Amino acid sequence: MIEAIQLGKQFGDFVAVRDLNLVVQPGELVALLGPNGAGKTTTVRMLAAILPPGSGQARICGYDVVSHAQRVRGMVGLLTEYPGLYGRMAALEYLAFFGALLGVEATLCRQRSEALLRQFGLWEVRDRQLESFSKGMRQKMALIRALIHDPPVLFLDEPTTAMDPQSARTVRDAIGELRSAQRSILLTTHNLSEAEELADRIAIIRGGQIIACGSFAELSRQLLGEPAFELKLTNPADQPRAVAVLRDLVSVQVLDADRLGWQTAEAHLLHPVLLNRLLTAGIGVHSLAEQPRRLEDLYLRIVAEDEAVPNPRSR
Ligand SMILES: Nc1ncnc2c1ncn2[C@@H]1O[C@H](COP(=O)(O)OP(=O)(O)OP(=O)(O)O)[C@@H](O)[C@H]1O
Repeated sequence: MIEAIQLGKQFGDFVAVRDLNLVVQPGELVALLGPNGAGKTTTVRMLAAILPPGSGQARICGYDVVSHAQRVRGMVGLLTEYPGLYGRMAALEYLAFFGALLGVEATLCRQRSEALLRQFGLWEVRDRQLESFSKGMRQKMALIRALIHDPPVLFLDEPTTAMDPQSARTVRDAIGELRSAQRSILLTTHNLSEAEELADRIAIIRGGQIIACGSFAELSRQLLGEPAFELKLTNPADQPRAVAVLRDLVSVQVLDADRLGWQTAEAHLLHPVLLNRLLTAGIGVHSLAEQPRRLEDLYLRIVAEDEAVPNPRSR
C-alpha cells in the first residue's frame, strides 16, 4: 500500500508539492496525471524514499519513508523517466548485479531474470551489452530491473515512452498482470489513453496539489453529468413528433435534423419504455448509442477549470 498524508516539498521558496493526500491500495493502479512541472516526479521520489519530504508523511506498506527509508527502498520497484543503465554490462549480468544489490538470492534472481527477459522479448539478447540496446529495449530492461526483487509497490514514470506500438503493448499487458498480483502501482504518464486503459483511479495534479481524484466513471459523472445517449431517427421528418412523444420521459435535446440526445443514469429502465413509445407512434429508429467519453476530454476540462483560479503555488 502507498500512503501520502499532507505530503509537501519546497525547493527554496518554490513549493513543488503541497498537502498531497493519496492512497493506493494493494491490487490497485492509480495514474498520476498532470502538466509538465506539476510535481509528479517530486511526489514519486518522496514516496520511493529517494527525496526526503519537506512536510507531511508518506508510508509504503506501513513503513515511514524517512524512519524506514532503507526498508522502503527494498519494497519499491522504481522505473524512472531516464533510467541509467550500465552500458558495458550484458543484460543477464546486469540483472544479477542489481538483484545482488537488492539482496535477491542468486538462483532465484537467475530464474526471475529469465522469466522477465522472456516475457519482454529480450531473452535472445541476454548476453549483449546494454549499450547496444535501442531506447525501447533499454526501457524494457529498466522495467525488468524494477521488478527483479518482486516488490509489492511499483512506481512507473512514463513506462512506455520511446517504445514502438508493439513493445508498448507488451509493457501495458505486463503492467495489467502486475496489478492483479496484489501490488500497489502508481503510474505517471502523459499518455491519456494508456491511463484510461490501465488505471483503476486517476489523480490529477497541478501546481503541486491533487485537484481531482476518482475512477474514470466517477470523474466523468462529476464533470460531464450522467451518461449521454444519442438517438438517430430513420426519417428526419419525424423529429418534432419524436420530441413530443418523449418529452415527459426524458429531457430531450435536439442535436441536429435527425438526432436527439439525453443524459440518464438509468438507461436500462428508460430505454425499453422509450423505444416502445417511438415504435407505437410509428417512428423509425436508425440507432441508439451511448456517447463515448474520453479521459482526454475530462483531463483538459479539469485542468482548464483549475487554471481559471490562481495557481495553487501562489495561493
Ligand atoms: N531539485 C530541484 N530543485 C529545484 N526545483 C525543482 C527540483 N526538482 C523539481 N523542481 C521543480 O519542481 C516542480 C515540479 O517538478 P517535477 O519534476 O516534480 O514535475 P513533473 O510533474 O514530474 O513534470 P514533468 O511532467 O515535466 O516530468 C518543477 O517546477 C521543477 O522545476
